[in-house]
Amino acid sequence: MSGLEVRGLTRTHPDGSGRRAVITGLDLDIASGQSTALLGRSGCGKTTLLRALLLADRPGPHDTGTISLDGAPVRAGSARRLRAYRRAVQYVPQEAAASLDPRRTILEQVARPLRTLGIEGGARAHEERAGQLLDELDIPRSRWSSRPHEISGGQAQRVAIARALGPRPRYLLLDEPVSGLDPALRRQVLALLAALGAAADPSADSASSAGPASPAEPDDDPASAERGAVPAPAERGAVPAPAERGAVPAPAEQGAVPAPALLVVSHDLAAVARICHRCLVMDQGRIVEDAPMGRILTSPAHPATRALRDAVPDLPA
Ligand SMILES: Nc1ncnc2c1ncn2[C@@H]1O[C@H](COP(=O)(O)OP(=O)(O)OP(=O)(O)O)[C@@H](O)[C@H]1O
Repeated sequence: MSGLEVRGLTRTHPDGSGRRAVITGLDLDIASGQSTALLGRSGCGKTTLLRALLLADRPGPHDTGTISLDGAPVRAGSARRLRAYRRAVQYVPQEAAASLDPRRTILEQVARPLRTLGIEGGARAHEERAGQLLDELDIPRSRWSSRPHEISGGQAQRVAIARALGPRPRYLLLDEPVSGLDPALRRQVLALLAALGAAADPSADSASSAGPASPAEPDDDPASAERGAVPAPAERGAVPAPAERGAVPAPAEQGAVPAPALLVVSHDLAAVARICHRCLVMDQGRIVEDAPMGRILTSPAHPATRALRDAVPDLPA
């Protein structure tokens, strides 16, 4: 089976003198090219699931389950296999700015992981690619030699996205990509992710153009509209347009920004409705609903989904 596959995942965390199950027997399939939202209220286990998908934590004695990529189980054991997995599955953490290395320049933040992940090409090729990505994500060249504390929060978010896109991953996992951003930056990052999602998922209409989420993203702030008007990569040809993707350009022939499948963790249905075509809802460590975004917006089935939907008052019935 191709794609990312989770079977029987159980994860526990320390709780008092024992351990508490936070994820219990979870199954999940994410095909290449699918943009998927993972929603759920605080504490339901979303970050724990993302960390499991990233092999970020050593499983505890009671933790079970397998994660496979294209049918091959992945384990943290071998450094070579782990690197190969990390090239395929990349991550943008919730505190993107804090995840940047304070000692390194913006260009190095993006170029260096290409070396550590064993991406082909030397330092010069890696810097070229990093520069291409920073250009695509609208980081001014005058900032490339800056340190993270010298750029804005929105720029840091885009640098973290550039860093994750560097190895041309097949999957991009994002943890709350717009929480804490001001409305203008939120629009900008959402436009970028919507373009990536549309490029990765050419069979589906752009969720951002579907309309339902628009009322929750008011365009009433001229400054916001102006800053949000940073052209998304798809509009500039960096991400292959959906129709062009049928021609299956080899990754090296694509623009600087490839089109990975997105898995976007959020509390915020209005935000992910603009980006994702499939929606998973988690509650108490389980996936309680898995449906197309349109159905989640119009006829949520599970009480946890209804609560998330009702929290966005301006969505049309
Ligand atoms: N390292 C840890 N040690 C102990 N308990 C933890 C740890 N990490 C998370 N938990 C607990 O596990 C549960 C799930 O946490 P998790 O961060 O996965 O939830 P979440 O859905 O991502 O929440 P949020 O939306 O608030 O980020 C919570 O009850 C949390 O307190």
